[in-house]
Amino acid sequence: EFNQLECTDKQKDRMEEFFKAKRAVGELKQDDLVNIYELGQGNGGVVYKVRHKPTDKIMARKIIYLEVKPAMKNQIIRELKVLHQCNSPYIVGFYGAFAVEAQISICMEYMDGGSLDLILKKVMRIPEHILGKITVAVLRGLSYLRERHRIMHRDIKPSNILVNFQGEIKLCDFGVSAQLIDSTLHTFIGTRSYMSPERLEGAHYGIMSDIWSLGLSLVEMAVGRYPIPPPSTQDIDNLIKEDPLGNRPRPEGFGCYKGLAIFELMEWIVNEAPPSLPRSHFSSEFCDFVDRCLKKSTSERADLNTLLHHPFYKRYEAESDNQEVSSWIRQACGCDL
Ligand SMILES: CCOC(=O)c1ccc2n[nH]cc2c1
Repeated sequence: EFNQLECTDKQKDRMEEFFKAKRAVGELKQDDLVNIYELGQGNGGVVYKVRHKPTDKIMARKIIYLEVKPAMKNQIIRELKVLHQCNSPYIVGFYGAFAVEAQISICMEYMDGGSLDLILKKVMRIPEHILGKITVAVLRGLSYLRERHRIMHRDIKPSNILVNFQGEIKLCDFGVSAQLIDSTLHTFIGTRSYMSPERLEGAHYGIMSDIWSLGLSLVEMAVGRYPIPPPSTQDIDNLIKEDPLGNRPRPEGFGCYKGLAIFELMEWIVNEAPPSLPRSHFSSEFCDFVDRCLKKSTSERADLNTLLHHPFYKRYEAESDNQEVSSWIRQACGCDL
């Protein structure tokens, strides 16, 4: 049986390529980087596409602005060095981190397909067979972080799942630095939450909270809008009927659901029934998979190992080539030239 922590030869080659590029870059310095344009905002920072002048290498640079004492800043930089050991086909590559004044820079592998929230804005919905490949990558990324580094992700959501035109799917922005987590806890800004009920209630939480976030993210990407409050069957039919293939570009304003305020959303997640997928439009394995992720009680929720044996995961884990995802990403970005 394919162990979820093993890599194919192709994946090993691609990781070796990255290590070679990383050795060529060496120690990162602020003056060696030039901003090309902004890629996105999220998780307490702004992400830029940058060029490393000495090697001409394109990278993604996340800049976090932190007014912290020098001792804490040094601790964050020290803790971020663990990212040098986070090497997996399902985790975005890390070139290095440095601090200049109140700015912490985290330089990562550039993923030319961008994050899944941006892809979702372009297309109506993400088809089930692509969501299957995304599920395989996320579960393998979570397994890697847990088995090799004994950490959970803490922030699974579409904007932290990145894709590239080679068809690779990788996680970014996981909580590797405890000090960075503490220093940015108060800075939450956002209109939606992927946090599990137990985490919103302030109870102890762990990897099972990542499983909830995965389930919620899958429902959002399958239906095409943040699924709380749950869309009615009528909503779903309208979403899917009017665009069965899910390829028509999203009309302006649609899907930026003018729904509940963030606090009402959090209350809904804690007090109301979890969202689910309609069996009328999705396979029963997919519906069952998200139902097991979205159990409100952690004792009923499926854990990582259970999900690695779920028929929905098994259906996609065997396919090792990225060709299918690669062509779908290209057409989604409108550049299947
Ligand atoms: C808004 C959050 O986006 C990121 O954190 C991020 C990280 C690495 C990346 N490589 N290519 C694109 C990236 C984006």
